[in-house]
Amino acid sequence: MLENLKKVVFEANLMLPKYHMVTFTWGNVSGIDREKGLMVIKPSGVEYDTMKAEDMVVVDINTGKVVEGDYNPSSDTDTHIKIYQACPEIGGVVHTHSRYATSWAQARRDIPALGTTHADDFYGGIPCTRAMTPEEIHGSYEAETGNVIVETFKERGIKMMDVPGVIVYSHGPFTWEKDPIAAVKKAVVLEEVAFMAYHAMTIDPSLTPMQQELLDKHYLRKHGANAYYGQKKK
Ligand SMILES: O=C(CO)[C@@H](O)[C@@H](O)COP(=O)(O)O
Repeated sequence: MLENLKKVVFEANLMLPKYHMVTFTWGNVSGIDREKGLMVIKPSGVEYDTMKAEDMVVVDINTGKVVEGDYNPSSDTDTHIKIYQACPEIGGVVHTHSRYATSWAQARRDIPALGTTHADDFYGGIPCTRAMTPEEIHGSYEAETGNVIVETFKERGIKMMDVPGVIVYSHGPFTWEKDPIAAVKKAVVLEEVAFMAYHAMTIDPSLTPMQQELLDKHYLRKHGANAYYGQKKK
């Protein structure tokens, strides 16, 4: 079942070590088939260099139950499900513990939009969630992590496809996009902008977010009806 999506999710997962986004097995990628209501996700704790496409696990996004696969799904499965349920345009979700993004998560700070590298992919600062309550942590922790992510975007009035990533308080980054490969690319960009923001704020701790006009120009030349960056299909 879903053999093609399994291959795509497998390839997307292999991009995490390729782009130095993970140490050991500290990350996972999923993809969704919305017509079937099924998600394909990395198996929990399985090493990238021995993992095969057929090891990917198929999960029903309505029940959270495994419907195919020999392994347990990623421990973050319920967080991925909450993200998919919040935004129908999302086709792939990624979680990593990449160093600079996780450093911002551990500092419990939003990553401010400081330059055009950030603005090309994220239409504003990357929010850090609130701390989870002890009840949320002791309860359905992974699902509550997803709920806290979705709540952060709702409360701040940010569209999830405009800022396709978040920093979870004292935890790490999640990113999403229209498909799993694009979601991994967002994880790589998020790590780069986390690195750059850390260094820019080390040079000048009083830095404020970039000019709105420059943020608009760079984001909107790559996204939306008036985008002109790159090549048009002939
Ligand atoms: O957040 C963590 C660990 O703190 C997990 O996402 C990470 O280890 C990956 O777990 P899985 O191997 O996907 O179950």
